[in-house]
Amino acid sequence: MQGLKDRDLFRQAGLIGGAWKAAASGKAVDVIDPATQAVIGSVPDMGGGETRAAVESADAAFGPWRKKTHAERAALLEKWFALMIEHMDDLALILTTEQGKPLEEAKGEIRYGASFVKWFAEEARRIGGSTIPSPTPDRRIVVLKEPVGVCGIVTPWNFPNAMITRKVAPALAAGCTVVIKPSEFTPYSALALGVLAERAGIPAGVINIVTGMPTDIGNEIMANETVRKISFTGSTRVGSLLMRGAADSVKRLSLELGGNAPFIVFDDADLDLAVEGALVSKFRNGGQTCVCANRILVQAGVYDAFAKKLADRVDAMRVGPGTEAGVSIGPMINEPAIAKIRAHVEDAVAKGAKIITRPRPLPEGPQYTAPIVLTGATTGMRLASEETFGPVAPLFRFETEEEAIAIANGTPFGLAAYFYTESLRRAWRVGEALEFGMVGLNTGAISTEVAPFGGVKQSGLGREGAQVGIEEYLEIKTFHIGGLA
Ligand SMILES: NC(=O)c1ccc[n+]([C@@H]2O[C@H](COP(=O)([O-])OP(=O)(O)OC[C@H]3O[C@@H](n4cnc5c(N)ncnc54)[C@H](O)[C@@H]3O)[C@@H](O)[C@H]2O)c1
Ligand SMILES: O=C[C@H](O)CS(=O)(=O)O
Repeated sequence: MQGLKDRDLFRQAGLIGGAWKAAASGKAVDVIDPATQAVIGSVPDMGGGETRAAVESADAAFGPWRKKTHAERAALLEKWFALMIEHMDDLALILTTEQGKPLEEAKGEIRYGASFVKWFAEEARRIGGSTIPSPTPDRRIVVLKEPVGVCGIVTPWNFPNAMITRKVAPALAAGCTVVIKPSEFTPYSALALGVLAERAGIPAGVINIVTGMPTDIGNEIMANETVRKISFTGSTRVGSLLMRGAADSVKRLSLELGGNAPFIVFDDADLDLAVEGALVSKFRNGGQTCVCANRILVQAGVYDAFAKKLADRVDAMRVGPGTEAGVSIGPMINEPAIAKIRAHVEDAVAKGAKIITRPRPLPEGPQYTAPIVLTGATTGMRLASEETFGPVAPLFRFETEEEAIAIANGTPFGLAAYFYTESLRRAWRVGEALEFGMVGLNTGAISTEVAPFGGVKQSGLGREGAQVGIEEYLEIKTFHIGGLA
C-alpha cells in the first residue's frame, strides 16, 4: 500500500497462534479500494479448517492468559493502545484505502477505537465480585467473576477498526482469548491491529484473525463447542443467523445490529443546533453508520426553515476520494450499496418526495453518490422502513408530539434516536417514550467509550463500552463455602 510510513502494518495473511498464514487451499480474496476500484491486495480465503486451528490456538492461550494478573493484562493493553496512537496516520490510511471514509474521519475512528483499549485496560483492574450474607451460620457465599473463554468476534466493514477494539479490548481485559473474523471488504485494518498486538507483547494465540469469505468461517465459529461466546456487529439478518447457529451449543451472544434512527426536530428546537446535529448524525461515514439518522421528522412549524438550512449545508459538502483534503463524503463501500441508495431515492421520488439539494457533478467512479436532502418523505416509502446506509436525508413532516413518537417507534429496530427541543417537560416525556437503546437529546453525537452502546428490539442484545461492556465477557460463579461453624 502506497504512502505508509511503516509498511509492515500492511499484512496479507491471517494470524493463527502467533503465525502469519496463507489459506490451506491457497485461495485468496481480493480487497478493493472503493475510491478507484483498484485491487489493493488480497487476503487468504480461509475456511473451517483454519478457523478450527484458530480456535485451538485461542483455547491453548486461554489458560495462561486468564492466569495473568489484571494489572499484567492491563499493562499489555496500555502498550497496544500506545502503539495505535503512535501509528494513527498509517492505521487511518489503511482504513480509508479499504473502506473509503475521509482520512480525518478515519483518524477519528482510530482514536475512538483506541479509546476502548485504554478504557478496558483501566476496567481490567476493577473486575470485582461480591459476598452475600449466608442463610446459615456455617456458610459463606462469594460471587466470583471469571472470563467466559474463547470468543468469536465477527465485525462489519463500516468501522473496521473500532468495531474490533470495542469487543476485543473488554474480552482481553476480562481474560478471554479471541478469534476475529473481520469483514471480507476491510480485513487490513484488523490485520494491522494484529501486528500492533504482537508488538505490544500480547502473547501468541490470544488474538487470532481468520480472513476470507464468511460462510465456512461463520459455520465453524457457530458449531465449535470451544467457542463460548459470539460477539457480532453487523446486519440483523446475519445476527439472527448467528443466534440460531449458536443455539445448539448454547453460546453467549452479544449482537450489535442494524438501526433505523429517527431524528425529531420539534417546533421549539434550537434550529441551528438541530442542523449541526443532523449533519453529524446523518452524514458520518457517508451515512454508512448504524446510528445514522435514517428518518428526519420535522414539526410543521419549522419544516421549511429546517429544510432550507440543512440543504444549504449539504450543498457545501464535497464528495471525493477519502484521501483528498476537504472531502466530507467518500465513496460508498460497493456497488450494491449504491444500488440500494438509488432504489430508495427513486422509490421516494416516485411516491412524491422532492430532492431540494442542488445537482452536482460527481468524481469519476461508480461508487460515488451525492449527499441529498429530500422533502415530502412519508412512511410508505422504502427509506422509512429500511436502513438506506447512504448520504440521503429524508424529511418527514409531523404535526403533534404523539404523531412523532408513533412514527419514531414504528419500526422493529431500536438502536438510536435523537430529538431536539428546548422544553424540559417534553425532553423527559419524549426521552422516556422512545423505544431505543440510545437517545440523544439536542445532540447528534452519542458514540463514546464511556457510555453503554447497544440497541433493543431487532437492533440487538447486550451493551458495549462503559463499565457494563466488560460484563459481556465475564461469567458469574457462585462459590458456596460450608462447614465453617
Ligand atoms: N449496532 C451496531 O453497533 C452496528 C455497528 C456497525 C454496523 N452495524 C450494522 O451492520 C450492517 C452493515 O455491516 P455489514 O454489511 O458488514 O453487515 P453484515 O451482516 O453483512 O456483515 C457483518 C459481518 O458478518 C459476516 N458474515 C456475513 N455472513 C456471515 C455468516 N453466514 N456467518 C458468519 N459471519 C457472516 C461478514 O463477513 C462481516 O464480517 C448495517 O446493518 C449496520 O447497521 C451495526
Ligand atoms: O456503525 C455503527 C457504529 O457503532 C459506529 S459508532 O460506534 O457509532 O462510531
